[in-house]
Amino acid sequence: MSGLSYLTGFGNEFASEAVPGALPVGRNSPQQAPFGLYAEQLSGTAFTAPRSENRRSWLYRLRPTATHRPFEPLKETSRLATAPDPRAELTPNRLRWDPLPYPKEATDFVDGLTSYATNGDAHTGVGTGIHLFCATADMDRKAFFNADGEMLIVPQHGMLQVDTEFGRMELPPLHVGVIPRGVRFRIRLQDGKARGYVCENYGLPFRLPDLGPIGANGLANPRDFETPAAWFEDRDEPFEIVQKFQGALWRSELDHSPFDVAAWHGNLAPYRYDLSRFNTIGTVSFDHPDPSIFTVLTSPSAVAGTANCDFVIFPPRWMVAEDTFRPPWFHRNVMSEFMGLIHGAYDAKEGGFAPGGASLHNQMSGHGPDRASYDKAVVAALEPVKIEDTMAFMFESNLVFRTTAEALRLPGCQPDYDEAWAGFEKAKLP
Ligand SMILES: O=C(O)Cc1cc(O)ccc1O
Ligand SMILES: [Fe+2]
Repeated sequence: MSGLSYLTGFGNEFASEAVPGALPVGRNSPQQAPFGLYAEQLSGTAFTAPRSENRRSWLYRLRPTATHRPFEPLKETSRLATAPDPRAELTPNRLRWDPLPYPKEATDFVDGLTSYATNGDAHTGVGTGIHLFCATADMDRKAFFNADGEMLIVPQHGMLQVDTEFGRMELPPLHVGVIPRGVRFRIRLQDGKARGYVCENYGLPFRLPDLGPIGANGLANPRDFETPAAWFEDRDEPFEIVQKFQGALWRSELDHSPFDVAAWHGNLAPYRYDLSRFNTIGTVSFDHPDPSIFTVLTSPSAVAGTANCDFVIFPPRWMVAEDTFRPPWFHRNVMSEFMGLIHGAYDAKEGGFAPGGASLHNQMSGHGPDRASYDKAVVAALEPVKIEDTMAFMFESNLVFRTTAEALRLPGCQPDYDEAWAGFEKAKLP
């Protein structure tokens, strides 16, 4: 499906109507909203959050969201974990996974989520859940929303069509999309199957990082973020609605589509971003800069400059540093690093880190280039080199990732990952 329209800019005060005249003018909640639509506010932050933080939208819909029967617990067939995860198996060991194989049975986006790690505590609004999805079936008369956090979706293979209360957006690999907490959505698979990664953010909503001395422009530029224009469907048919609430899945039924918003305005809405628009900045002298220069979005913690979660990418770029070991250096980090690969190869790993795979380097665990990458980089001619056809990314958090029991037992969990760093020769002192 193409021809969708988008509103541009990060966090703007948008206004959009799918039906001319559906959006009240000059007030949010007139005595009678146009056409008998129901006015409803969706608050993503406390009413009293400072203006710079405040996120809310007004939706004008065919029926109030409140019109539904009670939610009932959904049988826990899901492999979805939430922090604090009582079944988590915490390990200081470095971990790496092969890509997940597609399931043989029909599996939609929600049923196809497998949690790899969680951190923090969803009950107090801190931390994240890191999930991989592997889907082979569309959601049709089914909608999902996540009361526990916003969802940053990183498709790795196959185009997603994401229908939301606010409108429809396409999410091919190399785009990322964010669905705010509570927003109903359904995902259809334009290529019959799709897989990728999800960062479920329990904390403060993602925003653009400050640029400091970089200046007023650069990295992900605000104008390149796209929010779907209002769209709705008028379907009086049974719909299943599933929510994730404090770690558990609950379901209810509606006799109509929840995608019935004829107009909306506000600054809380889904958005997407094309990673190829990222203005990548790097050294033009020497040394490998800290990868924070590749931050696309950040969810701050209560400590300044210390993220609950940074979403960082490793895009195509020129390497020109002189007298420099150019790949990522050896490293121990107070922050914990969960990585994925959308396509191509990652410059710190010659083998074993495949597109669709994942790795975890938790707080203070030694990691860095594997032996083969190291051997190559220390003798490479330091001409300008373009790293091309690649897109790795990292979810970096100030909280240790607790791996799920399921992730540790996946057949693709590599038992020999430590071998990546075996056999480094001892330095020879004079
Ligand atoms: O591969 C990693 O572990 C991520 C990473 C990338 C980089 O460019 C510098 C440091 C670092 O930890
Ligand atoms: Fe690292």
